[in-house]
Amino acid sequence: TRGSAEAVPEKDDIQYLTPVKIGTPPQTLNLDFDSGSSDLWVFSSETPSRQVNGQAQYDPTKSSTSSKVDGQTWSISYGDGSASSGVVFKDNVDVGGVSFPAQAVEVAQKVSSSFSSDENNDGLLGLAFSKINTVKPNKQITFFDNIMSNLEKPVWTSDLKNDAPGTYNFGYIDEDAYTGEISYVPVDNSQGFWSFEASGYSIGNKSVPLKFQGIADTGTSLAMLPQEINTAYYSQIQGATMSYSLGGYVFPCDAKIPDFTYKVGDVSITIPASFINYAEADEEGKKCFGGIQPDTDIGFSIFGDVALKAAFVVFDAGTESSPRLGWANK
Ligand SMILES: N#Cc1c(N)n[nH]c1N1CCCC1
Repeated sequence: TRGSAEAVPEKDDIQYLTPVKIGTPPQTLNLDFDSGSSDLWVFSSETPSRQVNGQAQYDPTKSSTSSKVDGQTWSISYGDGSASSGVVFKDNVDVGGVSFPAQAVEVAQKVSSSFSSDENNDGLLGLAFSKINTVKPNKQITFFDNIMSNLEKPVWTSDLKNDAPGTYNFGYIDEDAYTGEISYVPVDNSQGFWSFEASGYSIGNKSVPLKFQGIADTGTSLAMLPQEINTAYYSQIQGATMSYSLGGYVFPCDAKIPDFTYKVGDVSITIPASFINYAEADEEGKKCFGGIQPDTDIGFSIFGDVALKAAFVVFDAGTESSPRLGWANK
């Protein structure tokens, strides 16, 4: 089988939401597909109403194919400080025409304020490795792992776009979605992430052969890269400063900013300057927040949406569990 679903950006491309059908009859929720985590969790009939602000809610009692997974709970917290927790059901989940009849659907009994205040986000669909699923006492399996054996190829691909709907495909590689060749690099999934080694970067006509480890993370908005890269990049922008009050590198919104190119495998991916002038950082609209920020004290870089939307990316579970990432221009 193969499936295809739209990835619709929220304001400033802070995240992308994809419609998912859960249960019978289908209840459609718009979920944040996150290759940086491994829980499929949803706003639900069990989420306290004071924590719900317009989100769609999955109600397992209205689905003839739902079943409670007794004795199981989950609790997740993300790098940005957000969190959620609850209990577990199984039900049919359909993404873009690919479905699995008994997918673990983690229903939220508690969500933190940043989830409550994002009315468009009805939950997450984790696409990292199942080993970091948070359900206790029995870890649950991700949607991708569950459908993998039925897919034409054990892959899913991301084709995110700047301020426009993109596409997540499952089970096939759309040859019309990229240009040139796909360059594959090995993935170290020991920490449960799609972790790979980048081999260099360039700013303007200066190319630097820096090798650094990063994860491909559709659930993170920005490109969180080594301090060396941030220093080199922002030194090229008049008036750029690291603002502790605004939480990162900012620069005058009318500044001329350079493109940024990262090298992975045999491919060089260029993030256009327009993607890096991320969003206004202050009320006066004078300071703008950079789409590249430091990865300090995370231990690896995070290639979030700012980096991924410049590329066509193949998340390939590979054969005999030797996963790899394919990168191509588009
Ligand atoms: N922080 C963070 C983060 C990440 N690295 N991947 N996904 C994340 N989130 C998903 C929903 C909120 C944050």
